[in-house]
Amino acid sequence: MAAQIYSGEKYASRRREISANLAKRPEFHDSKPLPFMTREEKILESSRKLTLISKHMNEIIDPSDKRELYHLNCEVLGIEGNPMALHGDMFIPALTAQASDEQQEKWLSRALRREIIGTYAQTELGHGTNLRKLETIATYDVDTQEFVLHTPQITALKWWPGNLGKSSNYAVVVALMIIKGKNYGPQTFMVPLRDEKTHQPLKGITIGDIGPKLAYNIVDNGFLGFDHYRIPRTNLLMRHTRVEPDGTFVKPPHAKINYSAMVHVRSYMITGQAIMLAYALTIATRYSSVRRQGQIDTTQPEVKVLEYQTQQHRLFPSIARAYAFVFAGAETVRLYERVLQEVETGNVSLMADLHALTSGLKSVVTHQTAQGIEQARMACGGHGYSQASYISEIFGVAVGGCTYEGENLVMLQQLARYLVKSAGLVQAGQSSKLGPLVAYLGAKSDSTSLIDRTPTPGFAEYVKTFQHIARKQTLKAAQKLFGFMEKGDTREVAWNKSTVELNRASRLHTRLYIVEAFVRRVEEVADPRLKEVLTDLLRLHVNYELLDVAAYALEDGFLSSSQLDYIREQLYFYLAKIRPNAVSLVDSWEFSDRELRSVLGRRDGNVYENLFAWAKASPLNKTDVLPSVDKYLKPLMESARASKL
Ligand SMILES: CCCCCCCCCCCCCCC/C=C/C(=O)SCCNC(=O)CCNC(=O)[C@H](O)C(C)(C)COP(=O)(O)OP(=O)(O)OC[C@H]1O[C@@H](n2cnc3c(N)ncnc32)[C@H](O)[C@@H]1OP(=O)(O)O
Ligand SMILES: Cc1cc2nc3c(=O)[nH]c(=O)nc-3n(C[C@H](O)[C@H](O)[C@H](O)COP(=O)(O)OP(=O)(O)OC[C@H]3O[C@@H](n4cnc5c(N)ncnc54)[C@H](O)[C@@H]3O)c2cc1C
Repeated sequence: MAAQIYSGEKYASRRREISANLAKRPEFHDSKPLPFMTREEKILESSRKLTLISKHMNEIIDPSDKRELYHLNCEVLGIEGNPMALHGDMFIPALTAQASDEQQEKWLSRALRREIIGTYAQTELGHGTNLRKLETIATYDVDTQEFVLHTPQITALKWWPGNLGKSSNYAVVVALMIIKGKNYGPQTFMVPLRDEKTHQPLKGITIGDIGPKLAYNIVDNGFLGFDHYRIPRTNLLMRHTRVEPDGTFVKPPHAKINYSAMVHVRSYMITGQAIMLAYALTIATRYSSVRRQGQIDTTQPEVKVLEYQTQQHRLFPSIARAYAFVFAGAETVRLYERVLQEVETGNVSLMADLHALTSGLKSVVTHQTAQGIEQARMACGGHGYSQASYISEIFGVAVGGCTYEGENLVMLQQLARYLVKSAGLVQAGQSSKLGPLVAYLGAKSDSTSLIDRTPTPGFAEYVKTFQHIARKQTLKAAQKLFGFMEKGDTREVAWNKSTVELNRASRLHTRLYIVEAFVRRVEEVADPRLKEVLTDLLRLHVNYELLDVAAYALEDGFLSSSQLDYIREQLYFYLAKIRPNAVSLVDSWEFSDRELRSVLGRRDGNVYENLFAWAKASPLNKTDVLPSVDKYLKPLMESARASKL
C-alpha cells in the first residue's frame, strides 16, 4: 500500500531505507521534544540539524531527488519549518523557472550548493492578494543601467516572506517595474540583502522578523524595506522577460509567467497537505484503537473508541480524503513538471489549465485538510488538546495553506474565471473547444441518476452524478453573472454579485476532479487485495462526498430521497467494512515515530506510559515549587490567611 501512496515501490522503499539510516544517527534526532522548546531554541536546534543534513546529505539520500530530500526534511526537521524552508520551496524554483542560463550559472548553482540562502519576497504589509497593486517599486535608471528598489510608504514593506527576517541573505523580490514613467507590473528581481561575510543587512535595507505566529514558528517570516536601493539591470530575472540597456522592455510569451514560483508551490503543496492530514489521522486512529471507554454491549468490557460509529464517521472519510489528495497531488506534480518543460520550448498553452486546476485543488484540499485535522484532534478527547498529541501543531501548520499561495476564496475565483469561459463556450454551442478538464460541461446530463437503479459495479454512476452537480452549478453561476451583465452591470460588479455561487461551482468542479483522480488510481491497481481495500475506501469516499453535496442533486430531482437513503446506508456499510483495516490504512503511510513527533500516536501504542513520561519531562516539573509560587502565590495565600486572623 505504501507503494500506492508514494507512486511506486522504488520511492516507498527508499523512504524506508532513509528512515532506517536516520534511526541509527542520534545526532539527527530532536535533542528534546519541540513543544518544550522556546522559539529561539527551536531555531537553533533546527539550524544545527540543517547543517548536519547539508554535510551528510550524500550519505543518506540522492540529493537530486526532490522526494528523498522532502522525506529527509520531514524526518529530521519536521513540519514547523526550518531556516532554509523557502530556499527550497520557492527561491530555487523561482531561479529555475525565471532566471536566464547566465543568471542560473551565477546564482542557481550557488543556491544549490547552499553558498547563499534565499527566499521569495512578494507579499507586503498592505497587499498580498492583489499583486498588481504592490507598492514596492523598481525604477529603471537608464544612465547607470540599474534598478532602484524603493519602499515609498509603510504599507509597501515586504511582510510575511518565510526566512526573510533573519536567515536569508538573498531574495527574489517582486516589485512593480517602472521604466521611463511606465508601469510594467510585478516583475521578479534577484536582490542581495545581507553582507555575505558578516550577514549584516546591506546599506539601504531594513529587515527583521515579524514575530510569533499561530504555528510554523521555526520559520522567520520577515519584513523588508528598501531605501533607494540599487541593483544592476541584469538582476531582473530574464529567462522570459528582458529589459535592454536602453530600457526597452521585451515581453514574455505569457503575461503570468512570473507567477511560476507560486504555481510550483500550489502544485506540490497538495501532497504536503495530504501528508499532514495523514499524520493527524495516524495519531488519532492509533490512539482510538488503544483508548477504551464505554460499552456497546453492557455485558462486555469497555470497547476501543474506534468501535463507535461516530468515531469511524469522524475519522474514516478523512482517511479516504488523505488517499484521494495524495493521488491528486501526484497528478498536479506531473502536470507542473510537464508545463515547466513545455514553457522551456515556448509552449505556454497548458499554463491556464495548470493554474485553474491548482487554484481549485489548493483551496479545497487545504480547507478539508484543516477540517480533518481538527476532527482528528477532537477524536483524541482531552489528550488531543495536549501538545503531546502534536495535532495542534500539525493543524497550525496545515491551516496556513488556506492563506498562503493565495487566499482560498480568491483562488477559487481564479478557477471560476476558467469555468465561466468554458460555460461561455457551451452556451455558444462550441463545446468541442473545451479542454479535457472541463469536457464534461458540454456533455448532456441524464435526467436522473442511476445510482441504486442499475447494477453497475464500478463508479461510473457516481462520477456522472458529481459531473451533473458540477455542470449544473457552473452553468447556473455563469448564467447569473451573464444575467447581471445583461441588465447593465459592469463585468466586475456582476462578478462580485455572483462570487459565492461561482466559488461553489469551483469547489464542486474540484471535488469532481478529486473523485476522478481517486478512481483513476484505483483502476490502475493490479494486486487484488490492495485493489479491494482501496475500492472500499473509494466507495466510502464517493458516498460521503456525495451526501455532503446532495442538496444540489435533490433540488432538481437528479437524486431522489430513496437514492439518498441508499447512499447513506452504503456509507455506514463501508465505515464498518473499513474498521478492521483502519489502523493498517494509516500505518501504510509508514511514518516513523520521529517524523510524527506525537507521544499519543506512537507505533508501540503505550499511550499512558508515554504520556506520563512526557509530562514528567516538562520543564515545569524540574522543581516542586516554582519561583512564581515563591514570589506571588505563597505571599498571596499568606496575606489572605493573615487577614483572616
Ligand atoms: C516532493 C514531494 C512532496 C512535496 C511536498 C511539498 C510540500 C509543499 C511545500 C509547502 C511550502 C510552504 C511554504 C509556503 C510559503 C508561502 C509563500 C507565499 O505565500 S508566496 C505569496 C503567494 N501569493 C499569492 O499567491 C498571491 C495570490 N494572488 C495571485 O496569485 C494573483 O494576484 C491573482 C492570480 C489572484 C490575480 O492576478 P492578476 O495578475 O491580477 O490576474 P487577473 O486576476 O487579472 O487574471 C488575469 C488572467 O491571468 C490568469 N492568471 C493568473 N495567474 C496565473 C498563473 N499563475 N498562470 C496562468 N494564468 C494566470 C488568470 O486566470 C486570468 O486569465 P483570464 O484568461 O483572463 O481569465
Ligand atoms: C504561513 C504563511 C507563510 C507565508 N509565506 C510567504 C512568503 O514566503 N512569501 C510571500 O511573499 N508571502 C508569504 N505569505 C503571505 C501570503 O501569501 C498572503 O498572506 C496571502 O497571499 C493572502 O494575502 P493577504 O494577506 O493580502 O490577504 P487579503 O487579500 O488581505 O485577504 C483578506 C480577506 O479578503 C478577501 N479578499 C481579498 N481580495 C479579494 C477579492 N478580490 N475578492 C474577494 N475577496 C477578497 C480574502 O478572501 C480574505 O477573506 C505567507 C503567509 C502565511 C500565512
